[in-house]
Amino acid sequence: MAATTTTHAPSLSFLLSHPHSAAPQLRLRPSPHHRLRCATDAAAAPAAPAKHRRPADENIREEAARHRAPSNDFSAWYEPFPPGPDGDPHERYSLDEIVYRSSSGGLLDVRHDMAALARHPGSYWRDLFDSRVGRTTWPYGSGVWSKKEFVLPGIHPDHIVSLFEGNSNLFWAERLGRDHLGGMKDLWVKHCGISHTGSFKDLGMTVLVSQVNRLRRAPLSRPIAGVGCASTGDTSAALSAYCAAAGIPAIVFLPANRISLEQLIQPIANGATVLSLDTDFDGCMRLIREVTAELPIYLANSLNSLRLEGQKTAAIEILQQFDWEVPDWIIVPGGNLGNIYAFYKGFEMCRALGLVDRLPRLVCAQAANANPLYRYYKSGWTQFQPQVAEPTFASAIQIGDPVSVDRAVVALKATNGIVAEATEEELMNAMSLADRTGMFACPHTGVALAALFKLREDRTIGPNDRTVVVSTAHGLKFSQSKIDYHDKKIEDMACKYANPPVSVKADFGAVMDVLKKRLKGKL
Ligand SMILES: Cc1ncc(COP(=O)(O)O)c(C=O)c1O
Ligand SMILES: N[C@@H](CCOP(=O)(O)O)C(=O)O
Repeated sequence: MAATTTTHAPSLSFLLSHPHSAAPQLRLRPSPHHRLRCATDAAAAPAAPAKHRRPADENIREEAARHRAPSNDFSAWYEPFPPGPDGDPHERYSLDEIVYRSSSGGLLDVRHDMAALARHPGSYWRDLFDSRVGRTTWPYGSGVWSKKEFVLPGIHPDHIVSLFEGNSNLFWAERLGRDHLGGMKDLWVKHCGISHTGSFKDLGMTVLVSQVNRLRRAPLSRPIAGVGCASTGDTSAALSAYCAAAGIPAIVFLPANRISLEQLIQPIANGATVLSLDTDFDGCMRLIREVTAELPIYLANSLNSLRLEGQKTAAIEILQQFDWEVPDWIIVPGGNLGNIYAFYKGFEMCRALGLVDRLPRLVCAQAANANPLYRYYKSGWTQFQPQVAEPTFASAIQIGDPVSVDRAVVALKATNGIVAEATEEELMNAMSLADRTGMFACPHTGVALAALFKLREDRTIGPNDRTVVVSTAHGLKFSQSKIDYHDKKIEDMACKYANPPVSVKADFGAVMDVLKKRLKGKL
């Protein structure tokens, strides 16, 4: 007897509010270290009774202090960007100064004493960094601080504010590459968003907040009342979490109604002062710069070059995960454009110090609705025109006047780089297709993936090129865009990979009918 079935697709929003459909708990997983080589041979260790290696009343900071290595002679400082070949000896600032701009109003860059670092061969640095992976030894268990000598060599470990960030999954995108990108064998996704606050911003924020912690504490005792940023949702989340961990006030300026609910709740939960402003990100950025010039509030946006020192470790980590072999391509979604430069800095530092022998080619991917860099690139780098960025599902990169545009140009020119763009439909389809192969990508990662599809199609990227797509945030932060897509609720978008749930009567026959139809030819 044929059972009556209901096979229409109900709205996802309906299912979420239905009394019988329990809303799933959103939980971010801690980042696994699984592909990184670990110096310890834990797997081979015999099962032994748990034994503390430190006295029970000692924590890992105190333990590290007991074992403290003699201080090194490495150092870093601020210089105007772009630096001259040997730096400009006339303008140099200590990292303990509070300064964001050069005397001419330009950007600053953190510069390391490369001659001191070069006293060791590349193999020394590779072995040192490899030996620290996956440990809890303070502060080296962090993927950022495991490279401390390349980041902030002078900071005392007691001042470091770390949530054991970094060491993120380098995911082999086997099915996406093989089935959807013309048989790509060596396609990887660096999951920087599977992190403490769900985005790559943690990498830079641990560095910035640690330095603020140092400045506020004796003997420097700087009167910094708090740390502030403008944000499209991820910088604010990271700043709030690290400040909360350190007990430092955080102030965040957010463009009202332009960030996701999941992003908004993060600083609120972490106790930050949250100002929701009736403007876009660029407007928030202008305001925070004015406010930090007036009040003793330290600026946490990537205009502050300290952030990039942490973010660059993602590049070093990629090299490490490939056993110090350089990939051919790195694709990074770009908004305020600090991160593309941070990747370049990480790769270039490893090249200059002999850890590797070349640079990968960088691709910066922008949403077509917020594409000032793409337009600049298309003009042959002749004319940069800031714009009023249009709304995009990749809301964290809805930025029309990027602070680090000059840094991005340096990174792209030095790596024979490319700038690509993706329409809303392209980025949502790319994200959804990646999800179908086992990921749960965010729309910004969708922008980078859409760029990859285009570069494969025009054969710029070959099937055997080792390619890394940088995933910048956790997809769970942007679930509303996925709900709208799978609900087919997006105007003028076919949503070709939509997979709406099927509402079925709770009846064996009805369920069987649906399954037979769905699995036709496979049963
Ligand atoms: C999730 C996400 N992806 C990409 C970006 C772009 O990074 P950047 O501003 O450094 O270009 C941002 C922030 O701007 C972001 O929050
Ligand atoms: N996507 C960013 C925008 C601000 O970028 P920043 O790197 O300059 O802080 C955010 O999440 O706020």
